[in-house]
Amino acid sequence: MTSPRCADSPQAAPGQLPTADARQVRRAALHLMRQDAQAFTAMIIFNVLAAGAGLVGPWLLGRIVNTVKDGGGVEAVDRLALGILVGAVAQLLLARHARYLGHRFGERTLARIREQFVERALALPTSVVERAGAGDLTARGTSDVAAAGHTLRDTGPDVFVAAMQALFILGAVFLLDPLLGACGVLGLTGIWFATRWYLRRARSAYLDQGASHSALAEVLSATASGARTIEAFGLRQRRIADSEEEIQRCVAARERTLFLRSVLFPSIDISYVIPVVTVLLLGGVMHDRGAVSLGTVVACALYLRQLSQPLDTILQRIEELQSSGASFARVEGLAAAPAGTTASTPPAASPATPATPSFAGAAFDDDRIEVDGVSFSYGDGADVLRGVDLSVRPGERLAIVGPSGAGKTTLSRLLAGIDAPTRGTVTVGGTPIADLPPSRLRRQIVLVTQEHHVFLGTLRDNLQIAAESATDRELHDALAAVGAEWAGDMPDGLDTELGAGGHRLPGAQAQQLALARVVLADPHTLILDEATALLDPTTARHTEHALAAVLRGRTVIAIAHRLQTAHDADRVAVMEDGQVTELGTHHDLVTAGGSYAALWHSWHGERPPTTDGDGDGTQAGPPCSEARSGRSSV
Ligand SMILES: Nc1ncnc2c1ncn2[C@@H]1O[C@H](COP(=O)(O)OP(=O)(O)OP(=O)(O)O)[C@@H](O)[C@H]1O
Repeated sequence: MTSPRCADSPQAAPGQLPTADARQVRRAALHLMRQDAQAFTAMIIFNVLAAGAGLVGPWLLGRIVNTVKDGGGVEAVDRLALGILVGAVAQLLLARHARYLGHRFGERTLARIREQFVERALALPTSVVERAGAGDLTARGTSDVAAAGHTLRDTGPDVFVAAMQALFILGAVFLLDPLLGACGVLGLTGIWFATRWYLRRARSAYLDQGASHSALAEVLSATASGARTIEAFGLRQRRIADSEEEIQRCVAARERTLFLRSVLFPSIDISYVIPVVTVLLLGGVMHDRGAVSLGTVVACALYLRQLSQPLDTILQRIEELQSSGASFARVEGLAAAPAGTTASTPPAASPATPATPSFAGAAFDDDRIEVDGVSFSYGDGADVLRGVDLSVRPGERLAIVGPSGAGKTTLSRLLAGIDAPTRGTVTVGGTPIADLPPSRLRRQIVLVTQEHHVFLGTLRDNLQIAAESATDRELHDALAAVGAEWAGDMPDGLDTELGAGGHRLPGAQAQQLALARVVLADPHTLILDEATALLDPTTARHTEHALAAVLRGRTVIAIAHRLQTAHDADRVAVMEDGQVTELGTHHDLVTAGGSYAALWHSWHGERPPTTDGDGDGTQAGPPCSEARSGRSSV
C-alpha cells in the first residue's frame, strides 16, 4: 500500500522514500541561502574582490613586457613588479577570508539540514519507515547528509570562488583585446561539449549509485540484525546471494559513474591547451601586423593559462557537486514523504492531549473509534482483513482474541494508524486515523508491543522522551504506575545512565520503562499487543494491575493472549480469518456457545455446557491463574 502523497512524490518507487526533483533541490538550496543571507552576501563580496585582485598580476606582467620592449627603465619594471606582489598578497588575504566566510556559512547550513532531517525523519509514519527500510533512512541521514555538508562547507565555496575567477579572467581578456578574447572563448568550446555530455548523464548515474548504496546497507543491516534467525533457518547461502546481488548492483552503478569521469577529464585536459595555443598563434600574426602589442598577447595568453586553474577546480568539483546534488535530493526527498506534519508542528488542540501527563483518564466522547467495512492486504497479497466493522467506545476495555494469523496484529496496526485500510475507514472522533498528523496521532493512540528501546542517556532522558516537561515527581509516579519499583534502587536515581556503558536494564525492566513512557505520553487510547509478554507471570500480573489503575477512563484495546485479559475486559471481539466473528461481553459470548465459549471451556478443561445456563468458567471452573493460562493458544 502506498499512501496518496507518497505516490505523488517525485521519483518515489512504491514503498521507497521519495527523492526531490531538480526544481525542488534548487528551491531548497535557495531557501537555505536566504536563511543565512548576510553570511552568503559577505562571502560573495569577498570572493568578487579576491577574483578582481587575481587579475592584477597578468595585466601588470603584460605592461612589464611592453615597458621592457619600449626600453623603459628598471625602476618602472620594479614598480610594476611590486604591484604584482601587492595584488597577489591582496588576493591571498581576500580569498582566505572569503573561504572562512564560506566555511562558516557551510557549517551553519549543514546544521540546519541535519536538524531538518531529524525533524522530518521523526515525523514519518511508522509504516513508511517500515516499507522503505531502515537502511535507506540511515544512508540518507549519514552518508547523504555528510556529502551535502561537504559540498556546502568545501565544494560549494570552492566552485563559487573558481567561477568568479573564471568570469573575471574572461572579462579581462575581452577588455585587453576582443578578438583574442573571442578566440580564447571559442577554444574553450570543447570543455562545454564534454561537460554537457557528462552532466546529462551524471545525475541519474549518481542517483542510481546512491540508491544501490542504500539497498546494500539495507541487506547488510538486515542480515546482521537477523543473524540468529538466519542461522536457525539455514538461510546463510540465501543471504549471501542477496548481498552479492546488491554488491554487483553497487559495482555496476559505480562503474558507470567512473566511465563518465574517465571521458570527462581527458577531454578537459586537451581543451585547456587549445585556447592558449590559438591566442599565441593569432596574437603572433596580429603583433607582426602591428594590430596588438606584445604585452597584450602575453597578458592574454597568461590569463587563458591562468583560466585552467579555476576551470580545473570547477570541473573536478562538478563531479562532487553532481554526487552531492543527488545526495541532497535524497535528503530533501523526505520533505515529500507522506508525513502528516513535522515534529515542530504544534499538535492541534485536543482535550485528550494535555501538555503534561495527568494520569487522570482522558477518553472523551469525541474519541470514539469506528472501524467501518475495513479490508486490508499487505502489498499485492490477499486480504488479511475482510470487511471488519467495530465500534470502540471511549473508556472501554476491548479484548481481541483469535487464532494465530487471524489478523489481530494487523487490525491493531490499523487502529494505531500505522497502516491505512485498503478499503473502508478507521476513524477516531470522525477523523480517519490515517489522515492524522503523526505528532497528533501519537498523543491520541499508542500501540504498545513487546518491542521497546532503551535509549542511551539517563533514566530521566528515557522517560522525558514521552513528556519533555514532566517533573521528577511525575516521572516517579509513571514508574510507580507500571510497578517499576527497581527504579528506586538505581545508583543515581533518575540520573542513572542507561544502555551500553551504563546500567543495562533486563528485558522486563526495559518493558516497564517503555510502559512508563506510555503513561507519560498520556494518550486517550492504548492498544496493547503482547505488551507484557516478556514479563514473568508474577511481574506481568503486577504490571497489568498497576496499568489497570492508570488506564482507568482511557480506551484500551488489548490483543489478548491470556484469556484472563479477555475475561477482565468490558467486551471481547473474536477474530477468525480476517473477520470479527463474535463481539460481546465475556459472559454473553460464553453463554452464546460459539468459538469463544469453546475456547474458554477448553482452557478450563471443561466440556461445553449443553444447556443455556451460565457457562462462565469463573463460577464453575477453577480460579484463573496466569501460571495455568500461560499464553493462550487462541
Ligand atoms: N508484514 C506482513 N506482510 C505480509 N503478510 C503479513 C505481514 N504481517 C502479517 N501478515 C499476514 O497477515 C495475516 C494476519 O497476520 P496477523 O499478524 O495480523 O495475525 P495475528 O492474529 O496477530 O497472529 P498472531 O497471533 O500469530 O500474531 C497472516 O496471514 C500473516 O501471515
